[in-house]
Amino acid sequence: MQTPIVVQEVHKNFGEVKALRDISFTVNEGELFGLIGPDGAGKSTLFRILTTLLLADKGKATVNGLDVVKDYKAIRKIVGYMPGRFSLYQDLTVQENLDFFATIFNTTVKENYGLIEEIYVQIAPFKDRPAGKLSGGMKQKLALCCALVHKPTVLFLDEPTTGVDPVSRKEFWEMLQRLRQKGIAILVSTPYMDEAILCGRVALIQNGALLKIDTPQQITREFSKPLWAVKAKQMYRLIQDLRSFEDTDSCYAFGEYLHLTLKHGEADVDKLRAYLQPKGHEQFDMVPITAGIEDCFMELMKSEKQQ
Ligand SMILES: Nc1ncnc2c1ncn2[C@@H]1O[C@H](COP(=O)(O)OP(=O)(O)OP(=O)(O)O)[C@@H](O)[C@H]1O
Repeated sequence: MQTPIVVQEVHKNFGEVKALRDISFTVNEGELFGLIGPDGAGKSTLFRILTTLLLADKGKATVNGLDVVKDYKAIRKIVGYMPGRFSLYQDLTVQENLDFFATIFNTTVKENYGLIEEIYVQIAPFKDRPAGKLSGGMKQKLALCCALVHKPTVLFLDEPTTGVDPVSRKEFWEMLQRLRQKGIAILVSTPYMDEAILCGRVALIQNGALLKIDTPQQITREFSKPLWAVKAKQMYRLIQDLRSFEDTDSCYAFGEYLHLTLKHGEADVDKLRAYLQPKGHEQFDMVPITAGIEDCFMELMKSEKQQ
């Protein structure tokens, strides 16, 4: 069995923009691999290269052992691709979209029903509705169905949950876990860091470069600094004060708290309290916490920027 996805030293420039710089990684059979990064990081460019829609400037990539340049026709038959936008025909009904995607792959919905059944039953009540009139979550399920209708062995999902409600996002990730268990290799991109922990391994991408590839558990284990969650009644004033403190290393807003690291860790806590005391913050609270994946990514991005 060939490794489903192999990417070796891939580079891509658009004029002055270095969209991808020296990208290398592999995705194994039955692996759910996440590509996590902000807008403009290079995620879609990489998807377009791997799905044979765009040529890299340098480097090599294979899908199931097939070369993305030489074997593009064969690759297109074995992969499922859900691009971030425009993957559905908005004027066609749900059923017509499915039949269309099945027909271009010379198959039928019935022939591969086993793979899509779980998703199909959820969209079946709307089968006569134009795709353009579906909710975001339903559109996403239909797009996944369309990407699976020819029974691909490798699935490329480019930001499938962007703009989708939290319940549909959760259901979608549960579906991906079940597809993975069926042996399908899945490369999925997302700008949402909370989705990173749902992947077997993740690659963090920023400005066209990979900052880290590992399991989410290992990434969080490697966070070495003491971290605190801090809050007060006036959060905006608090963040300004904390960022102005000379020994603050990082201070980011995370939900209802600020996450704080200090240059000398625990040794700076008394100095920080003395600095904040005259500022009179009401309902001040500061508790040590364990880093989550988002903290690790913020830290990696910060180190990359400083280099
Ligand atoms: N066809 C193109 N021509 C010129 N620049 C491009 C082109 N496609 C992408 N870029 C640039 O390459 C960089 C990477 O873009 P890409 O779309 O791959 O990022 P992304 O991580 O998918 O983010 P987004 O979610 O915003 O699409 C960006 O700076 C983008 O502006």
